[in-house]
Amino acid sequence: MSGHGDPIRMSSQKCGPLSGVAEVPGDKSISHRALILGALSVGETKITGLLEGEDVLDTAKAMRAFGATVTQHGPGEWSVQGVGVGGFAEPEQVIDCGNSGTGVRLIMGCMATSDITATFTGDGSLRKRPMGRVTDPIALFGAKAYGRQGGRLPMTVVGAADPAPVTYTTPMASAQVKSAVLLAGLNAPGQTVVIEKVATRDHTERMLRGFGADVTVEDTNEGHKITLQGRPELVAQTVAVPRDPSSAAFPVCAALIVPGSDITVPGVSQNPTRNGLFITLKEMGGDIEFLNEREEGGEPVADLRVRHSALHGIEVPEDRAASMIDEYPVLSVVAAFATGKTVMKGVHELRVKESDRIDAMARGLEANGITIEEDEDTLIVHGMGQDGVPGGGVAATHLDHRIAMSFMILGLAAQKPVSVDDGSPIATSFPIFEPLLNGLGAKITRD
Ligand SMILES: O=C(O)C1=C[C@@H](OP(=O)(O)O)[C@@H](O)[C@H](O)C1
Ligand SMILES: C=C(OP(=O)(O)O)C(=O)O
Repeated sequence: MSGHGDPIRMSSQKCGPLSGVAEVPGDKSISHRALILGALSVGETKITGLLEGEDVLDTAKAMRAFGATVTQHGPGEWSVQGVGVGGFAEPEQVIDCGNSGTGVRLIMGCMATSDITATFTGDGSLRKRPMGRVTDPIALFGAKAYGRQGGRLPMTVVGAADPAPVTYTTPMASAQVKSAVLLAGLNAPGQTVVIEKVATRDHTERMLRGFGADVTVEDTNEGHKITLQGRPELVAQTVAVPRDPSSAAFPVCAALIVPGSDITVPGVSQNPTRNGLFITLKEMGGDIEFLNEREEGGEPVADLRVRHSALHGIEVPEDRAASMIDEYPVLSVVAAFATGKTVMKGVHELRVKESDRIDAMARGLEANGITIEEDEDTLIVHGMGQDGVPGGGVAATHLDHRIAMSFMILGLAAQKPVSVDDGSPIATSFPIFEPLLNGLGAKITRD
């Protein structure tokens, strides 16, 4: 979808203690990959717990456009009849990835080594985001890309008819770039190697192995090195998508800042490439217990019991950034209720997400009476303590779901209500955000 319809103004206000069980939807990263790897496999992949957010639904549509049969059977229950590695058909229409960087970048990767041409676009946010980070490495396979100035969408990718395998060191910490290269490598003969200086979320590697590819991972002097043997036959799988830790972040943070709260968030991934926020919140004094640790859908998971806590600011280590990159907006909200300052360094990647998240959080926090400092790579929030956050402001969300949800959490414990100009993008990743939070006792309304 390249539009979100009319903006939805939303507000939240101080509420009583949150309690109950917060069952957050399926993981967005794994949902995209389940559909894509299902489409690249032979046979029928069955998926349960798929996130039915707009981002993932756009990827489902795209996989149909490339020739896979994608069917919904019930809530979260989907099947994909794949076309096999190298079996993609040329889409007849423009592929619209809506708001989703993950969708467009992974799909560009997996069509780049087929002898087909596809044109991609997205909404007003996605059309501003840089695609050169994917078109540079796919050019090494022999693909060509023609986009707008600055490597922006809309963009046409002409896949390589005779792809060569590639060794590529990612210039930025990005699982999307790593994944695009690995997916392109599937249809190149020989070994494709990706080296990343900092390990990013590893769902592509784990799932490629699960679908039968030969993938090895090693830590070398050059960095974290992933080697894929090209032209495997991927075999359809059954995928149970675990719950999304990036969505769990919202009820967890709400419970920490709303006095008297005590909630449980079951089945949250503890994958070490995704759990940086929970480690950070514990360091700030957050009362989070990890119960019933187990494995679900190939991911380590735990049930989180979270109680309201007195928090103090910390300096978040830079090397943790990749493992919590989508969680900095809501962390900066929690930091406002802590004592002392919270320093978030090494976060320049936030500037090229659905919005410039450093700027969007900084402006919205200031509008709610919170003091911040920022530079290109840093956000510092000066904590005002449990009862000191004024609120009363309106934050601009810039088509960014995480900015919208973060400010709705802020209002639950601020002195005055907090509003956002447009909450409609929340449907991209967490369509049940409002009923889920309100079911715990939150007060989030549409104006
Ligand atoms: O690979 C993925 O599924 C994702 C990777 C991250 O993006 P980058 O690769 O740009 O860091 C993250 O922000 C995004 O929400 C999902
Ligand atoms: C950055 C995000 O997603 P994407 O890059 O897929 O748009 C996100 O969900 O926070």
